[in-house]
Order: sequence, then structure tokens, then C-alpha cells
Amino acid sequence: MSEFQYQNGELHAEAVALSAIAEQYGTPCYVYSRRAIEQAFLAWDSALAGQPHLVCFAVKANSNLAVLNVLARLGAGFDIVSGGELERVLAAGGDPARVVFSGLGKTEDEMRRALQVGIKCFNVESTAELERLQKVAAELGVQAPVSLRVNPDVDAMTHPYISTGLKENKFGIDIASALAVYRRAAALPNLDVQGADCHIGSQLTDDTPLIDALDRMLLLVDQLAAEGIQVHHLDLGGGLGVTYDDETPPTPGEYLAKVREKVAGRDLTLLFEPGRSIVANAGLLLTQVNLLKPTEHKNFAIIDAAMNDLIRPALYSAWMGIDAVRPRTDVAAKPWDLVGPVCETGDFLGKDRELALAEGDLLAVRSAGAYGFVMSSNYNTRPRAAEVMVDGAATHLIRRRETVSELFAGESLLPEA
Ligand SMILES: Cc1ncc(COP(=O)(O)O)c(C=O)c1O
Ligand SMILES: N[C@@H](CCCC[NH3+])C(=O)O
Repeated sequence: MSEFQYQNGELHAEAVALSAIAEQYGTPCYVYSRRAIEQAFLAWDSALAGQPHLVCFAVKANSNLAVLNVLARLGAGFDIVSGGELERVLAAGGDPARVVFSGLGKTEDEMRRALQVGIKCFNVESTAELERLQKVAAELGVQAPVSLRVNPDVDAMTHPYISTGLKENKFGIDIASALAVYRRAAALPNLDVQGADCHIGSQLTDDTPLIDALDRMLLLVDQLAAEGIQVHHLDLGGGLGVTYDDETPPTPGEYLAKVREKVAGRDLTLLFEPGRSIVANAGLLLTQVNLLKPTEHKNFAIIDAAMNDLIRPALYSAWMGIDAVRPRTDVAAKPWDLVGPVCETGDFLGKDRELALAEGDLLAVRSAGAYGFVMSSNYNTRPRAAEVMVDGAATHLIRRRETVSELFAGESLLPEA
């Protein structure tokens, strides 16, 4: 059940009225529910009970320190894609021994730091990266734990911009060349082959492609074993979709039951890298109607959140639910385009939404906990939104709103002529 429910005619986050949050912290503002984050993580973790596993939250989906800390306290691992994300995990109290490092452009500095803090594994995406990791590990005199990210060439059947497992995508090592690259990895003296990894895309609402990828990965694991290369873990990435509108993705429990059936009897630790399915529906973006602009052709409601705060509608034509915080009955509902003040035609959060609106009304953009704040920018010199975590009846400001002067604090004028 959602932690965002109407009580006495007003949308609440857990026990807190959203109008109280708007009053205290202003808008636009991201609001997260601690309980929703915990429940979503535990849905993954408990479905794997009795099976050696590690659920590594994909930090890219929401990297606020308080969010990471809530997960670290539950024993989560983390999937990172940059040195910056590694520092966030460490600052949030995450255990480096539970960190996997994905991403196809790791630098020597990033590798060095990750080796020094002792991460669990590098998900290596190319032969060139393998050679670079060997060099850095040799300089430090250590063995680098590696897993190859294999591109299993399955169609994730999701939006092309968030599909990653086809051979034309830039990610991973083509499954046809994987054996040869594993042989090379096994021969390099400062690499320790630990696992195999894949991630085929995001917002998958059917688990068939995930299970197809698993089948292909298990074949590879068997081929490797036949050559004397034993992998200890299989990392199946993230990708499980969520309900934004009327999608009906499998629950983690349903998906993981199928995975467990396939790996039964094998001596394999399972790793997963879920992002969206843990945080998307644990957050919303709270925004206020600034001005109403009904025209002959369209009704525009200009809200104080914009594409710089939440880019998913502009970037992927993503549909996000938008609800009035206090639905009103004193004006007629009509279709509104909810647009921000940014100077781009693509600056909208929703189109043709049937709502009864007046200036000053608060709106909640649903399912915004994943790929929301993390993808925000300062376009049009707009300070980024505040982030608030609700915990029962308590609210905590977990990132204060930026100020305009902070936005240009790192800039400088040219010297006088
Ligand atoms: C390597 C990797 N792991 C995990 C994820 C998280 O995916 P999702 O948020 O769909 O669970 C991504 C993003 O798609 C990714 O690129
Ligand atoms: N940012 C994307 C998902 C990308 C996944 C990252 N590998 C989204 O909002 O839907």
C-alpha cells in the first residue's frame, strides 16, 4: 500500500499533510517516505531469504545521503557508476565491501580509490577497461575483484533510451566474445575473476526478457566452469519496472521466485542492482500552481516545478501521475497542461490532465523518487529543489533548497583590461 494517501481530503506522506511540508520548506520540494523505501528494499531482500544474495541499490536512481543511509542501515549493498557515487555511499555509512562498481568509463583514479576502500567487485565493460584495472591493481600490489558485464543481446522491450542489453547498445561485452575476454581476465595476474553480470534496461514491465537474459548467463557460467573459470556470483542488474499509470510489472517476489527456480542447486551468490523499484513510488514532487493561463486552444497551468526539476516527461515522454493535494469542488475540472516557467516547449510535467485548479493550489507529481532530483539541473538559473524525508509524523530536511548565489559561486569575471 502506498505511503501517500488522502486523509480528511488532503494527500499525506505517512502521517504528515503535504500542505504542512509546503508551508515549512516551500515548493518545489521532493518528499520521500522512509517507510516506503524500507518496505521496497525488504520486498527484495526477504524474497531472497535462504539464498546467498546481496541487493545493491543503484545509487544513480536517488543518491541523497539520507536515502542511502536508510538503506545502509538495512544492510543494503550499493551499485555505483562513478567515484562521486562511491564517496556518497561512504559518507552515508554504506559498507564498501558491499559495493559493486558498474559503468563503462571508469578512470584510473576511480579504480584506485575503489581498490583502496575495498569494494566487492568491479563490473568490467570492455577489454580496455580490464587492462587498465590490471595496471592500477598491479601498481597498488593488490588483486582486483572482477566480474564482466555481459551484453546478452535480449530486447528489454522498454523505451529505446533506457534499453541497454542489445548488441547495438554501448554497454557490456558482447556475449559472443565473453568467453575470450574471461580467458584474458583469468590470465591477468592482478585480477581475481569473481562473477558475471548483466543489466538489460530499465522500467521492464514484463520479466520475460530478464529471465531470457538469466538463461543466457547461466549457459555462460557453465561454459566458463568447463574451462576451469569458476564464478562465485551472478549479478542480474536492475530494471524491474514500477507502476506509473496502469502498468502491472511483476513484484520483486514474483520475479525472484522465477530466478530462484532457475538457479536452484547451484553454488552461486545472487546480486541485484535495483534502483527504480526501490525508490520511484517512495517519493513525489510537491509543486504549487503559480498562474493559470487558459487559452482558446489549451489550458496551461504554470507550476513552480519545471523540466529542470524533473526531466523524465521532457526526455522520455514519460507519464507521471499528477494529483491535487486538496482536491477542490468549487471550480469545474477541465483538461490542463501542467507546464513550468522554463523557456522550452518541452517544459511540461503533464498534458491534458483533468483537474479542478485555482492559483496557489498544491499538486503532487507521483512516482518521482527515482531519477527525479538526481537528474535535475540549474537550467535557467533555477536553484534545485529541497528534499524532505517523512518518517511517521516527523519530517526531516535532507537537502536544503539551493540559493541563487550558490549557483554562480564557482564562477569568476575576467581581469580588468
Ligand atoms: C548497470 C545498472 N544497474 C542498475 C541500474 C538500475 O536500474 P533500475 O533503476 O531500472 O532498477 C541501471 C540503470 O538502468 C544500470 O545501468
Ligand atoms: N533515467 C532513466 C532510467 C535510466 C536508467 C539508468 N541506467 C529514467 O528515468 O527513467
